[in-house]
Amino acid sequence: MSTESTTEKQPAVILVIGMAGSGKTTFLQRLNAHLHSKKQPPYILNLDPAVRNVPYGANIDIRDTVDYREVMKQYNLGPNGGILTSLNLFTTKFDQVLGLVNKRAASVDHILLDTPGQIEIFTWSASGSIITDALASQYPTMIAYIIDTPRTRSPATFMSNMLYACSILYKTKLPMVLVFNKCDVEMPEDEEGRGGFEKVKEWMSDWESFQAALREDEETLGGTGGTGGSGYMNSLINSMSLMLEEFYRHLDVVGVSAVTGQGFNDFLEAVQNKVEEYNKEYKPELEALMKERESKKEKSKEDSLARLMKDMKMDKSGITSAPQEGGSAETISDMEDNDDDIDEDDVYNGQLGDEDLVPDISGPGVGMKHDERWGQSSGQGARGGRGKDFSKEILEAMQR
Ligand SMILES: Nc1nc2c(ncn2[C@@H]2O[C@H](COP(=O)(O)OP(=O)(O)OP(=O)(O)O)[C@@H](O)[C@H]2O)c(=O)[nH]1
Repeated sequence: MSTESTTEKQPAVILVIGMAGSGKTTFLQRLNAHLHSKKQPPYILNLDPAVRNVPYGANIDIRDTVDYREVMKQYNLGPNGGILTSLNLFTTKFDQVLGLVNKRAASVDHILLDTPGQIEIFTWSASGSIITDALASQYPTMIAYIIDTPRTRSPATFMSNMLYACSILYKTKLPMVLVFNKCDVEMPEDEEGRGGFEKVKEWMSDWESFQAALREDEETLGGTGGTGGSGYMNSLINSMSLMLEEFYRHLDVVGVSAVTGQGFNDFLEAVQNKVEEYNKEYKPELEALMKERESKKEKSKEDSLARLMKDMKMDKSGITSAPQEGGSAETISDMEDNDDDIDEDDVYNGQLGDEDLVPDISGPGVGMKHDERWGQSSGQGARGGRGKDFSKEILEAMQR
């Protein structure tokens, strides 16, 4: 996978992730409208196969490719299994999706992705990682983690949400913006007049304030969040809040309302910060990793060649000292010239004889639809060009 984009312009890729009902779809709809008003229309991908109504007009919609209900029926799955399998099937064709994105990348500033409502289906699945890595290896990519602010006003819920965000950061290692949504909702204020977003923001910067909220919660509600938590629970939350101090340092935090549109300029500023962070921190790491992988690949190629030479008792000049019985020995230069024999990428991807490995996803409930929004096929299909084929990784993940 190349770390360089096929285009010169580098749009920011924003993966919108959040708990069910946190307002991801509404946030995307508002962001889309906000960017349109700035004459910077984004490119949008919907990866939620179960969403009924997409209010923002996605350029690429998973529902055009996979019918999630049909997948559930045919594979005898429940709703979550159906969504996961649909995402897996879609990911087998993600090289084509990338081809389409690459074509449009030069003309947009933002590429937005809406993810399934069940957060773990994207964040803990093989397909989620493949999609994230594929995008992050080409474009400045970040996570916009959407939080339902009114529901995080209890210290325990706040802490759970932060731990989840932390686990996503740890897993993807991508820059992250914490988006406290629904700031239009009236929330109880403290003596200094701080309501929802201001209060939780304070908890992130002032450990003592969080401690005070915890104490108050215990006194008034008899436990964490009124859920009957014990002293042990609070002491655990205490320790975790200290640990999270380091996590908060790496984040940009904004308060928005997807309904009223407040805070969206702040969000775009945070996106700009994260693009810089990507270029400064993530990209060099990725390039170093790619370099290491390349040199390992090179080394293993040399080792194989050396073994082959040894087996055939050949020297570097390509002179065979002991031709094999019953066959004409191929010289090294013959082998090097013959690119068709073994494709380097195929060896790397373990795809020799990939005829059997590329699944036909045109099965029940599945079909790649190239409508006017998708445009023409990129010609970089799973079997077409030199694009990365994700089928094998997905097949393995599905078998597990
Ligand atoms: N007051 C208020 N309500 C909001 C806001 N954003 C979203 N909502 C409401 O929250 C509910 C859930 O919003 P969605 O956008 O469907 O949330 P989602 O995260 O996409 O939902 P799933 O994909 O089903 O998990 C809807 O009733 C929205 O109207 C906001 O900023 N303020």
